[in-house]
Amino acid sequence: MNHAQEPVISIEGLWMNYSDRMVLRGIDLAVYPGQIIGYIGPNGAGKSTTVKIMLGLVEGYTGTVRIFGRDISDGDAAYKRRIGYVPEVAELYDSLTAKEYLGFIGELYGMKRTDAEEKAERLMGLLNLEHAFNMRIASYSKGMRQKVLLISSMLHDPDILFLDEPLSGLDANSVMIVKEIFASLAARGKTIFYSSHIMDVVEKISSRIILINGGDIVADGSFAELKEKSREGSLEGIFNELTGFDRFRDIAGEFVAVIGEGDSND
Ligand SMILES: Nc1ncnc2c1ncn2[C@@H]1O[C@H](COP(=O)(O)OP(=O)(O)OP(=O)(O)O)[C@@H](O)[C@H]1O
Repeated sequence: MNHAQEPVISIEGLWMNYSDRMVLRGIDLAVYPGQIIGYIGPNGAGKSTTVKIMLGLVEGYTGTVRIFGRDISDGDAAYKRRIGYVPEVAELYDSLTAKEYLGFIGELYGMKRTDAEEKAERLMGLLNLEHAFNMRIASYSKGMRQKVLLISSMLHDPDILFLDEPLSGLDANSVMIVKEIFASLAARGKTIFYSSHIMDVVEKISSRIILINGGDIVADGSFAELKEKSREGSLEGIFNELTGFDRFRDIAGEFVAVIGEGDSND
């Protein structure tokens, strides 16, 4: 890790609660240019909440969040033009074509509409979607929508990309292209903050893995470093170990037993 540079993301003492439920309990984190952070944790651990706080979409937290060195609570939203976001579930404007949608998104990020459209068309072509550029998004398949989302997050050449299950719905060929795009962007100094439950992908693409559980960071390091401290050989195993989970067989057995309960009445 090159800590000679300033962090692009710096979080100090981040606490967040939703009514009486404490979701984040003092997260401290510094992320540096060129890192691909695999941000993982069990369902409900607070991953999306952390990301939404950094995006300025969730307020009411305590602690300090600095992006590009500036406290995001200072009221200056200029940093948002330098970040891109792929949410896990996104509302795309179905009635628009990709050309219209991506032109509009480009404008939101401060691009000239015609420049955004022209760039979007080339990027669509590279992801095998040239035929769909002028089609309404309503007619797109799941994977096609995901590709449009990915393009919309990167169109303005952001310095930080926040990605929530970005490979969702993509075929194996597209997955290879997109993973390679992330690696190339990181090599160019872009920072990628990647949340996913697909452990083998996180294991392979992340330069640094951060595991949160119960609102705290419980592991932080490269896959090799995490592996050294663990008895497990895979990230899936390390995840299970660090989240104290070893009951999958019992639970699956009980689940199947409950499903089969009605059978005796036949
Ligand atoms: N708007 C909200 N109002 C109340 N509680 C919320 C809200 N958003 C999230 N939570 C709660 O905060 C906790 C963390 O949610 P969050 O979405 O950050 O988890 P996550 O780690 O992203 O989970 P997943 O892996 O399932 O996507 C959960 O208990 C959730 O119920």
